[in-house]
Amino acid sequence: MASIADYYAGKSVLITGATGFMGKVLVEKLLRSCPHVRALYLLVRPKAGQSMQERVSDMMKCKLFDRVREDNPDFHQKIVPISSELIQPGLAIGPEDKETLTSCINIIFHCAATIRFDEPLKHALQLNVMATQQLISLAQQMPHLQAFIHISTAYANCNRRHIDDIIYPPPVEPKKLIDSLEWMEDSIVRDITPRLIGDHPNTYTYTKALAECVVQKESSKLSIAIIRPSIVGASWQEPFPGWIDNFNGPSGVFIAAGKGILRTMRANNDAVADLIPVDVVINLTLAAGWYTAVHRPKAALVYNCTTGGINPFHWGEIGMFLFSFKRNPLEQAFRRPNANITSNYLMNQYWILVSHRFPALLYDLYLRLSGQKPQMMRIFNRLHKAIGLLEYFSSQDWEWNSENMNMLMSHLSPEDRKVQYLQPRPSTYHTAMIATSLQTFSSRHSTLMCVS
Ligand SMILES: CCCCCCCCCCCCCCCCCC(=O)SCCNC(=O)CCNC(=O)[C@H](O)C(C)(C)COP(=O)(O)OP(=O)(O)OC[C@H]1O[C@@H](n2cnc3c(N)ncnc32)[C@H](O)[C@@H]1OP(=O)(O)O
Ligand SMILES: NC(=O)C1=CN([C@@H]2O[C@H](COP(=O)(O)OP(=O)(O)OC[C@H]3O[C@@H](n4cnc5c(N)ncnc54)[C@H](OP(=O)(O)O)[C@@H]3O)[C@@H](O)[C@H]2O)C=CC1
Repeated sequence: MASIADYYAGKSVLITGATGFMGKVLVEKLLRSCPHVRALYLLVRPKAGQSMQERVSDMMKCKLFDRVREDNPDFHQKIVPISSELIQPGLAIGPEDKETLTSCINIIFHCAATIRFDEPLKHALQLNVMATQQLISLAQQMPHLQAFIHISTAYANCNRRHIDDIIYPPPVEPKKLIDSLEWMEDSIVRDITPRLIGDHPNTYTYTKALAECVVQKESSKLSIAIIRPSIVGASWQEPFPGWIDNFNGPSGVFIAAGKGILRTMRANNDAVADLIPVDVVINLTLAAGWYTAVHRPKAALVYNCTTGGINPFHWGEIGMFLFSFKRNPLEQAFRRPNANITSNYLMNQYWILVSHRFPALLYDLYLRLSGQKPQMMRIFNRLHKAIGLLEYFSSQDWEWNSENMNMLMSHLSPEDRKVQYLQPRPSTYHTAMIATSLQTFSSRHSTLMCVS
């Protein structure tokens, strides 16, 4: 059977969300580990005054692409940016571009999504559900398509404790919800959102669950796989250890702790901290693309891409790692770091008062007296809002079935297993992630969460 690199040779690949955290790593790994891939078509929108071409060429200049650049200085010739706004009708793809895509694409990786936990329901629905539906309609017009890979999240079914690698019935029929929200004013939708999402913690997990159902509906017509990563962190090994470019998930929390600002958080010390390195998620994604195209499973296969079942690591152990900041705080720290993790609500409230609010009040008083603008209370208010949204995930435990991931691993040749490694060792990974990534990343962004 063809190796993964052999399979991707000569193929045209369509990627959404390529400018995002995972999308960039996917583009890099495809170009590096599958050097004979024919072309990567990236659906990108113009943003912040930059055209989509400018955005893509800036992206390719970043350090993440250094190894690809070394191997093939002309790698950019394989990248074809296509202008697209996913929440517009027809994904706002021009007719010529549409013709090009429909005639040549062999594999689709759908990474784009809004991952904000506080996204208004209507927008989360438009991007995470309706855009997925539109992309599938486009995929159905592609005669040479061999695989459609949809990136979901391990928390799409976080209202269950045990999560199998199957697609669960949707909390509501997606089409019915879309139709009924269409005519409603935003303020009404906002008011009824908590009732609609029910036992989901936010609009993100809710709409990702709906998107899975939209994908499943088409699985008889297309060869589909769904990847469900847990909490995606910095790279473990490739293209170099510790690469990260955002404050999502635990990264922002760790940086705030390393700067001595965040000193207490509610988490269950014994619950699994299911962090998975971005390079491992991308390896699985590429391997799933290969397996789906070559084996053409009859139904959509779901890959729970988690570490807890194999290499459990707990929030309490993360707390131990954070203690290393005591000796080596991040640059421009507010105070000497000290992390307290507790599952007790009252205890946490006490530490928030003593360790967060009181020092912030004093510091703002000092700023006021010295003629400067107070800022610490504002920073803490934002931090508390963010922590409030994350605590749901750090206070509970989930168990994911990883049968399909194991099955996929057993199909990889020894050579592919080296290139597309799928299992991180937690101790080396967490050390790399917390130490390397946060030191380098936070020093590049030292303005926020520190007192200038
Ligand atoms: C004592 C310690 C103990 C710790 C141990 C315990 C740790 C527990 C951690 C639990 C994490 C669990 C995560 C679970 C994830 C589920 C996985 C997924 O499926 S899916 C995917 C997971 N999805 C997610 O993770 C999304 C979750 N995040 C959100 O939904 C939103 O960020 C928000 C609502 C939390 C805050 O919204 P808002 O207040 O509007 O703030 P914005 O975000 O808009 O940022 C504004 C600006 O600030 C910048 N910045 C931020 N932090 C820092 C920092 N620390 N420094 C410096 N800068 C920082 C930021 O870059 C931005 O800059 P710019 O771009 O403007 O230049
Ligand atoms: N990060 C994590 O911890 C986890 C992520 N996931 C899933 O992985 C996938 C990728 O996540 P991640 O890379 O972290 O997310 P990012 O927020 O970093 O990237 C999101 C991508 O989607 C694109 N996008 C958003 N809105 C639009 C739009 N209207 N039109 C065109 N493109 C758009 C963004 O483009 P632009 O640059 O233009 O904004 C960006 O490229 C998502 O499906 C997410 O649900 C799953 C589990 C965990």
